Amino acid sequence: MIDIFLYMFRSQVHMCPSMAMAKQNDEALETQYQKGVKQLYEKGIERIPNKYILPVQERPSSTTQVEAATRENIKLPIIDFAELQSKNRPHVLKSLADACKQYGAFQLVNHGISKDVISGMVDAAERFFRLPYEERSKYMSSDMEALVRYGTSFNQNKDNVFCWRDFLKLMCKPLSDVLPHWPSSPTDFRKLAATYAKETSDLFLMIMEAILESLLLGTKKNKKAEEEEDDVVTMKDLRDGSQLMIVNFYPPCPEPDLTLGMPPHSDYGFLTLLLQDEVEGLQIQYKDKWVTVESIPNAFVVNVGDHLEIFSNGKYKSVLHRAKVNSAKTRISVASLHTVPFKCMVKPCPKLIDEANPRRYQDTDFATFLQYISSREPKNKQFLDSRKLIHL
Ligand SMILES: O=C(O)CCC(=O)C(=O)O
Ligand SMILES: [Fe+2]
Repeated sequence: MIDIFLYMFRSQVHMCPSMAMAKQNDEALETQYQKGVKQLYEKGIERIPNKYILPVQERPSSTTQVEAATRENIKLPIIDFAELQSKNRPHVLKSLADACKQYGAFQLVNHGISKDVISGMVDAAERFFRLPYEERSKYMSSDMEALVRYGTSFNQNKDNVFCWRDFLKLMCKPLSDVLPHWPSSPTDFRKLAATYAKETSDLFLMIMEAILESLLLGTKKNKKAEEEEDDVVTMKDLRDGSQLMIVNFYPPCPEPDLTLGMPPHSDYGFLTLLLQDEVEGLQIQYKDKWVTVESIPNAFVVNVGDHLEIFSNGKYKSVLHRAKVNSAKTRISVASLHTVPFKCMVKPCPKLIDEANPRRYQDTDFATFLQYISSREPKNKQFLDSRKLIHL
């Protein structure tokens, strides 16, 4: 009897036309959002849906510090890579160390990657995002470890508020194994993106040599093998390491002050080589203020990631950064995240631990990071904070 009552009650609820319609509407909207922001933009919307509106205190416009920082004209240090290879190396290493300590980031110029390789990558990315949704969505996956993953927001299965970006993530190593999984359209995408991935990987290794040297670890060629053991992370680990390329696509947004292209976060790896097109949007946090990073043609913004902060035992700091959007122009960025092999443990370097500098972080592997970000919305530097042994 009770069962019959329950059944009738439920069917009534079910059949209430306004509720059923509201539910259908919600589902239709949710499906829309899952398709990404390019779709929304192309519909010609004039207001952004609630799904994308950040709480007031998290909106980019709420921080009056931005204006203050802009007025003070704070700029990221510029490192000239060619100078690093000259007799000026000791001097440039000092600037590199200062940049990693104070900002957790720097602009890298004269790095030797040709303009053609860079523009080839941006152009291929642009043409990929111009493909019909059906073609792009072939690469959609909720598997965080997928070799290729197309998607929207940060974590579209978990985010309460969505951010205004679509993305394509490509695992890059070993290149010959992953390449057949990369998008086959546009037809030259694989070739252009693979050249770019290979060249950024080589550049990453050269910057890391300098960074290890700047941390006073001495990576000179005549170094003894047993000394390398001591460094915990060796150049070999880095050479055999992992590389993830993220192509970010931020279409114009009708209400850019209410949302973000990417919320504040730090990158997980050792270093990120970030390429932004001529449209600015990247901001880093510097002394509690958001500072816009100038877009220098063909330069890389090199970000210190969490793994380097752990390895350096806190000497170098991973940089908190976010991406703003604008109402006028599409912006594309390509982030190349580099670290040791995913199975490898990242630990503070023993040479950087002593009485004055006790060990500050727990050993960390990539699986722990993935578990962490799959189970919650990543915010600020929360993951790294969860690995800290000493809170300063
Ligand atoms: O688009 C940008 O400038 C930032 C991208 C970024 O932070 C990332 O992909 O991790
Ligand atoms: Fe990032």
